[in-house]
Amino acid sequence: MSAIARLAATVEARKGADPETSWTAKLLSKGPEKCAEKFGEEAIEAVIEAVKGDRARLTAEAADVMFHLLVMCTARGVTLADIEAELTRREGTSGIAEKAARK
Ligand SMILES: N=c1c2ncn([C@@H]3O[C@H](COP(=O)(O)OP(=O)(O)OP(=O)(O)O)[C@@H](O)[C@H]3O)c2ncn1[C@@H]1O[C@H](COP(=O)(O)O)[C@@H](O)[C@H]1O
Repeated sequence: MSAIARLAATVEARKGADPETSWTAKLLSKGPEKCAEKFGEEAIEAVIEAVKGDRARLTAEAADVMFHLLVMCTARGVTLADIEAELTRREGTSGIAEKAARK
């Protein structure tokens, strides 16, 4: 199992956990809007590091983004399997071809 799959399983399992001992449970207990806000903050922090160009700091921020993306999606009942199914559906279709088909 990949680290992301293990993390997704942990996040899912934290749904009913104690917010006093779990950051994930604490965030989930605040609702999907708060989870989305937190994801947005982390995404902006990653953008800043990408612009600055520090590889190690961008790696750390990207990991924060992945974690908070999973928490936000879990809060709305979207699973890693759902996301993977969508990615699989898109496999082999160039973004250029996909965009042209929408016009
Ligand atoms: N991957 C993560 C992970 N990434 C980031 N974070 C937490 O997300 C929080 C981010 O909140 P803040 O932005 O307030 O923290 P910050 O960026 O330090 O704040 P400032 O810089 O703004 O002061 C921090 O407390 C981080 O520790 C994470 N917390 C948990 N996980 C994973 O989730 C698992 C379950 O964690 P718990 O639910 O806490 O048991 C862990 O074992 C990890 O695998």
